[in-house]
Amino acid sequence: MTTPLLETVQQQLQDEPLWKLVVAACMVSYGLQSLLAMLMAPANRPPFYYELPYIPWLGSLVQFAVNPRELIQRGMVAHKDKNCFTVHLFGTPMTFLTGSEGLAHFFKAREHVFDIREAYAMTIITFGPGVCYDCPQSKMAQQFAFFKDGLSDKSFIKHMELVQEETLQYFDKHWGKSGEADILQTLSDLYTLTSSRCLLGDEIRAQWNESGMAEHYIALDHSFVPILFFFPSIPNPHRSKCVTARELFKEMFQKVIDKRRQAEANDDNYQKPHDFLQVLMEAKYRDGSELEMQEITGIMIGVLLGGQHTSNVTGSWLLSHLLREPKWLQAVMDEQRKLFPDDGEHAIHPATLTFDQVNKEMPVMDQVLSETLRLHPPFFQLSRKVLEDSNFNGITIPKGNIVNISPSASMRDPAMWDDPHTFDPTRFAPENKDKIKQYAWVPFGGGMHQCGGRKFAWNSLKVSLTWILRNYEIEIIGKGANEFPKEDYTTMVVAPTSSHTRVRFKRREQVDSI
Ligand code: HEM
Repeated sequence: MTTPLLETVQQQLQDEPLWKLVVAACMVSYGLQSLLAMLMAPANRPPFYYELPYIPWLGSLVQFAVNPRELIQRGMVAHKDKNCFTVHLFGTPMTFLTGSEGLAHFFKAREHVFDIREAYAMTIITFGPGVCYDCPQSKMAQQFAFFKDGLSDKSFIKHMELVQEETLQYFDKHWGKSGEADILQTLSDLYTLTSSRCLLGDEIRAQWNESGMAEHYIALDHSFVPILFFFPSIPNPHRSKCVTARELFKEMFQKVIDKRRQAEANDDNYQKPHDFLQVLMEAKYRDGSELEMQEITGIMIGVLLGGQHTSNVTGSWLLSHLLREPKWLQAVMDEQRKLFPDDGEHAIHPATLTFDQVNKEMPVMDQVLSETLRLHPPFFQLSRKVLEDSNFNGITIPKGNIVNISPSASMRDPAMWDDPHTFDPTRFAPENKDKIKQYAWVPFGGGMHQCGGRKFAWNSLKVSLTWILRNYEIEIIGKGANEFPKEDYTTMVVAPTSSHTRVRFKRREQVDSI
């Protein structure tokens, strides 16, 4: 005897093509098996966190795609006694470590236990082979160490001048006296120019547009697609475009390097430029060998991409807060007024912030930037592949997992921050700084892979954003006028939703109007 419901199901099954039924059956059986394996896992495994709908194999993908920070936060609440839990995505167990202890375990782990290279294998498409995460561990460490030389204090003094010069030129050309613009787009364009000038050098910057590098840079940029994190080897239309782009970049760098070497050999008064290209040209590995051209090219691409988007979204979030918080905008402007006392002429305009001013005389801006990065770190998740079982508080994180921490979720953890969702830069005031717990503030990561460009980013952001605020009155318009931007998780760094970043601006005439 059949019921009407059974009949309907039978009819539908008969109507479906066979392949669909096979795929569905495989997914269901895989899902049930993995669910069973997780529920029956030994007690010392990380607890499994899932929400409904839980889709076989895809796991918590729906919730992750909507808002990964909130999913991780819910997992943190559910397993706060353990500071550790696993979610499943694309059949991959993703274990999250949380709380001060969890973050310490992540950042202090040795490379042969938590490996960064396998977790970020997708970068090979953009940077090319033999660069950064596609190197043996010791070579990768040496490549990252070159950043210390390239971004020294001596270089910053020069960088500061260049950032100010580029900012002035950009706004004169693109903003002028008054108009409307999108902050996200503006800062994206600006930081490509400042980074290319400071890091790639004057010669490359001068040819950036005409040489085709700007256009090919877009292809490199677009090759960072989140799905590649899980499947770095899937066929990808960006792959061949990246090869072409890297070839052009390599050719351009080679020409500049040849010219510099020639000038150095022939001209006794030749002054070496203070850019990152020069550092890589002269760099040597511990065995005395020089970097190959494809390595120089890949590292330069990495530094450009790494720095541009992170700075862009940070600047956009910072302005999104300041332009809505009159009290803090006023505090920042008061600080600027002290640095640029009104001499009756044109004190706001000149681009003359010194290295010491930027480093020592902008504490308010430091607090605002710290708080912006607490609420809006560009990377919501940092990951490593587990190469050996790792014990954390009586839990064994098994080999083969991807282990993660989430700066976005952790920096809003009520166990670490009071009233964590509120924008309050006084958390970073000198009298409160000692209250900040270990690993509570991690927008730049921590441990051996802490961001190599953090000082460059910090200084460039302070210089360029205060320049904009000194020189323009800005008001948010459009959708953003009534609503704070949401987090856009569709790109590799978390940007404010672009529908909320439109502004109207007017050039200030005098310092009084600040
Ligand atoms: C607001 C701006 C920035 C933020 C928030 C930021 C954040 C981060 C984070 C979280 C990491 C660690 C990744 C991990 O552990 O998995 C990192 C690594 C790195 N960043 Fe940044 N970054 C910024 C700007 C820059 C800039 C401007 C540069 C270059 C000039 C740069 C170069 C690097 C490099 C080379 C690494 C790899 C370090 C290593 O693995 O040893 N970053 N960054």
